[in-house]
Amino acid sequence: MLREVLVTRGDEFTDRGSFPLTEKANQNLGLFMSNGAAWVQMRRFTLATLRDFGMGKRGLEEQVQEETGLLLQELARTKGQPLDPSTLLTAAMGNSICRILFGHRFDYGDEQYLDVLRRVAQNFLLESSPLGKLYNILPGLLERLPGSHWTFFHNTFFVQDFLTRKVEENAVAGEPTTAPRDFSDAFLRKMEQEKENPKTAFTQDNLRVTVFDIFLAGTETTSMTLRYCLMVLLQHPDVAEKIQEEIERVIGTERPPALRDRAAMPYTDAVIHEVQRFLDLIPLGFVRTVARDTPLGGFTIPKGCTIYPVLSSALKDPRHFKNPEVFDPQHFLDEKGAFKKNEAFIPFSAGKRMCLGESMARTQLFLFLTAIPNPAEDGDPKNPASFKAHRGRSPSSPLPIPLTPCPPNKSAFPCPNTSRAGGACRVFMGGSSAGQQGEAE
Ligand code: HEM
Repeated sequence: MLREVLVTRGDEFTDRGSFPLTEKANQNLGLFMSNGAAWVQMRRFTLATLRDFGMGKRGLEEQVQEETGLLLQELARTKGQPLDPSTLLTAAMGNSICRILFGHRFDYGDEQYLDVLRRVAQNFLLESSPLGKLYNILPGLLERLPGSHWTFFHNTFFVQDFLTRKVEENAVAGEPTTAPRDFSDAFLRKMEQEKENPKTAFTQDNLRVTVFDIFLAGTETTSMTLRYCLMVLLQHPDVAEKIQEEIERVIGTERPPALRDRAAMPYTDAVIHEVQRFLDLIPLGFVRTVARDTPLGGFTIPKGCTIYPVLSSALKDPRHFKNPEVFDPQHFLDEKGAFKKNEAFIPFSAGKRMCLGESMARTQLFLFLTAIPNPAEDGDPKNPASFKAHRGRSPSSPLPIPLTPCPPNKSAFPCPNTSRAGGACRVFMGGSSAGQQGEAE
C-alpha cells in the first residue's frame, strides 16, 4: 500500500497535509508545505538549480571534500580531548548547504552561525515536545497561551532572518552580468524575469522560506545520521574494523575519500544503508493529504484527511529484511560480499515528493564517514564514551582524536505513538514495501 500511495498512484497523494506548527512558520510557501502549481514551480526550479550547483555532480564532491578537510583540522585542534561532535558535524553539513544557497561557509567558531544551529536543533526538539504536538492538534487554543511553542516560532523567524541577510549580502556582492553563482542568485534572477507574471511563485517571501527549508532539511538530518553512524561504530567494533580495512585497501592515507571509492567499498556502503534503515530517522514520513475523496484498499480516504506514509513499515519489513530489529549490514550484502539493493530501503521516502536532497545526503554521509577518525578501538562497548579513536587516516588529521558522539534524538521527529496533526482524520499508511522511485538521482 505504501508503494501505491507514494509511487504508483503518487499523483493523487502528492499534496502536503496539515501540520500547523510548520504552516505558521512557513505560511505554505517554500518546498515543504507548499502545494499545487507553486510547489511544482519551486520543486522543478530547486532540483534543476541544485544540480547546476553541483548536486549529483563532481562539484559537490569537491566541495564536501574541502569541508571534510576543514572539519578534520578543527577536530585535530582538540588535541586528543574527548568531545561531543554534534555541533561540529551539523556546522559542517550546514556549510555544504550554505555554499550552494549563497556561496558562503562559516568558520566553526562563528558565534552567530553556532547560535543559528543551536536554534535549529532546539526547534527539532520543540517540534516533538508535548506542547509542540499539542499545537498541531489545537493551534487556535495554543495561540492564546504562553509556552515553548513561542520559542519555536521565535527561533524559526530568527533563522529565516539570518539566512535572508546572508542572501542579501550575497546579492550586493554579485556581478549582474555573470552567470548565477549560487541558488539564491539564480532565484533572484528568476524573480526579475518573472516580475510581470501575476502567478509567479518567484517572490521575495518564497525565496526566504525556500532557502530556510533547504537549510533546515539539509543540516540536522545528515548530521544526526552521521552521529548515529559514529555511535554504531562505537558499539560494533567489528563493523568499524571492516570499514577500516576497506578504507586502507581502497583509499589509503595519501588522498581524501572520493565518490568513485564507494563502488569498491561495498561493506562501507552497506553499513551506511543499514544505519539509515535501522535509525529510521523519519518513521512516519512527512504528512500528505488528498485533494478529493480517494478510494484506497477498499476504503475511502476523505478529502483533506491527514495521511502519514509510515516509512518504518518498509524499513522494518521482515519480508525484505531478515532481522529487521537487528543492526546487520548483511541486509545490504549478497553471499559474495557485493552490495545488494533493497527496494524497501526508503529513508528518503519515494515518488514525486520524495526528499530532493537524497544524492547530496548520500554524498555527504559517504565522504564524511570515510574521512573522519573512527571513534572505536579501545574501551568498553557498553560505555561508548570510553572509546578512543586513534586512526588518523588523513594527512590532515594525524592526531588521535577521541570522539564522544551522542545518539541522535529520534524524538526530534514525530513519534508514531504520539504525533498528531490537525484535520479531519489521520491515516498511517504502511504494511507493505515501497519501491524507490524519484527524481533525486
Ligand atoms: C539523511 C538525510 C535525509 C533524510 C533521511 C531525508 C528524508 C526526507 C523525507 C522522508 C522527506 C519527506 C518526503 C515525502 O514527503 O515523501 C524529505 C523531504 C525533503 N528533503 Fe530530505 N532528507 C535528508 C536530507 C536532505 C538534504 C541534505 C536536503 C537538502 C538538500 C533535503 C531536502 C529536502 C526537502 C527540500 C524536502 C521537501 C521536499 C518536498 O516537499 O517537495 N533533505 N526528506
